[in-house]
This record gives sequence, structure tokens and C-alpha cells, in this order.
Amino acid sequence: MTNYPTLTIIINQHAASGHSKNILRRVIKYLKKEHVIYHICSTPKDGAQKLVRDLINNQELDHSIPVIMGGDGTINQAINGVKDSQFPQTALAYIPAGSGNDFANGLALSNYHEIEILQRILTAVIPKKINLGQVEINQQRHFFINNLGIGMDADMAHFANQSRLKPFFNHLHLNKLIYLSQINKVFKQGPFQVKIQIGQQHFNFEKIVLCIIANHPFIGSGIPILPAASPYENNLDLVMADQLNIVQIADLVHKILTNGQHLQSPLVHHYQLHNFSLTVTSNEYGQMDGEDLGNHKFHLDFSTSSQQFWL
Ligand SMILES: Nc1ncnc2c1ncn2[C@@H]1O[C@H](COP(=O)(O)OP(=O)(O)OP(=O)(O)O)[C@@H](O)[C@H]1O
Repeated sequence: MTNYPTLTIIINQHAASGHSKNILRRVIKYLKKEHVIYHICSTPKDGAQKLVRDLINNQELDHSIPVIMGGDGTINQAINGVKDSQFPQTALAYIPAGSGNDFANGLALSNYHEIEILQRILTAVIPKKINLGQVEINQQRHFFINNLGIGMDADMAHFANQSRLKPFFNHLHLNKLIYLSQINKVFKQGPFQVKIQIGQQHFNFEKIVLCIIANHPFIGSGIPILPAASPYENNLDLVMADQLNIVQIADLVHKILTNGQHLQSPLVHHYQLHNFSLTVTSNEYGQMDGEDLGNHKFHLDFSTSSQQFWL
């Protein structure tokens, strides 16, 4: 017998086009070598949310640590399952196994091999508190780990998901190229109006093309769009960009990728906030942790929450 905790591994075997199964194989090999007791549950087609909620509500975890293995979509669903459950304080562990893994970038887990992450989980003494975004959409509460975006990033995600080229790029493991291939459609979308309310104060922005509310610095598989954002701080970063010409876009992209000076541009608006409302008055695409929110007007009430992690 070892002193290690028992693990319940909740794996999305389809994450990263099935590559998550290779990570699971290496994890199991290590657990067997160390005589750790573990159980495996695979996520169903509709994801991890109901599975995690039911495991908690039916007390099937039986004091084991739930270890989520998958990408950003899977960890988002797992957290929403915890929050929906009768024990919303339940701590999770996470081994990134997706294609993008931006949440893992935000937690600096991407610097570690999966077996190092596993060793940290097995030897952690107390769970750490990680900040989450919380948003109310049509009186329904959702939690996000990465970001919620309206405008260019959501347009790009929407058109990429619709594209007939997507399976082709996925097959070649060139997932990021699908986004670049959609850039001409994204530029055809016009600017939109955003209204922000912070307490009693109201702010209007007339010609916004990009609006992102983020919990950590990274979007799009490691692009540090909000270098000051931290998942350990109890706030959210809001960044908006005004309508830009191609030269201004090139300049901002260069600054994002080199020195983080893009936030100083007069065309970029940046705030760190705790509680605020955001209204978009025209029909626009939205995304939350990569999930398409559709094309419509938005009224969103943001606040923060937290999730305990064995890290
Ligand atoms: N058994 C399954 N069969 C088909 N799809 C599944 C199954 N389990 C989960 N999924 C789907 O996988 C998607 C989530 O994938 P996830 O985000 O974890 O991986 P990824 O897309 O490779 O990584 P990332 O989001 O980090 O780029 C969800 O939409 C979920 O519905």
C-alpha cells in the first residue's frame, strides 16, 4: 500500500484528435508502477458536465481525487459540473490533454511533463484556489476558465468551426491554420457598440471590433493578449480594441508577440474589474472558452468565483 490518494480519472478520449489517449497510457503506466489505486471514466459525447455533477451528487468519488484529462472544453465542463452539484467546493485536479490547453498555459502547467503534473497532484498537501469568470446570460449562470469574447476572436472561432477545411487541418495536426484561413471573413465584420456599467458609472464605446473578458493572459493556444491577468487574482481583465486598419493591426500583433506594449495603444482599452455589466447592441458572434455562443445582441453580468485545484 502507498500513502497516495486514490484517483478518479475523467478523460475525454477525443481531445486533441485522440492524442489524449496516449497521455492516459503514460499516466496509467506510472500509476501502476507506484501502486496508486485509480478508476477511469470516459466523458460521453456531450462532455464532462453531467458526468462530474452525477459522480459528486451520487458520492461515487468516495474520497478519491477527480482528475480531469482533456482540453479547455473538458475542464470548463467539469468545473460547471462541480458548481451545479450539491458539493460545489469539491476540488479537482487537471492534466492537460487537449489541442490548445490555454488554461494550462494560464496556470503555467504547460512547462511540465504530464508525469510531473501527476506527481504534484499525488503529493499536494492542500488544494489551491483558482479564480474563475462568472457570467449571467439570460438569467443562466455560467463559469469560464479562459475568456469570453465578442467580435473578432468569436468570428474566427465561428467561421473556423463552420469551415469544410476543418477536418483536413485537424487530420494534419495543423489546427491553428484553420483560423488563419478564415481571416478574410473576419475582416468583413463591421465595428459594434459596447456599453459598460461599473457600479453607477456608464461608459460607451462606439466602434469596437474585439472585446475579450479574460481570467489569465492567453488566448489562441498561448498568445499573451493580457499579460497582467492572473488566475490567482480575484478579478477579470477586460480588453477592447477600436476599429483598426491593416497597418494598425500589424503593429498591435507585433507588440502582443514581442513586448506587451499593445495595452498602451490609444486604440486599446484595458480594465481590471470585479463586477460589471456589458451590453452589445447589435447582432455579433460570441464565444466562451471556445464554445460558440451564437450571433445576437448580448447583455452580460460579470463577476468572479473560484475553484479549488490539486496542483
Ligand atoms: N465521448 C466523446 N465523443 C465525442 N465527443 C466528445 C466525447 N467526450 C467529449 N467530447 C467533446 O469534446 C469537446 C471538448 O474537447 P476539448 O476542448 O477537451 O479538447 P480539444 O478541443 O482538443 O482541446 P482545446 O479546447 O484545449 O483546444 C466537447 O465539445 C465534448 O462534447
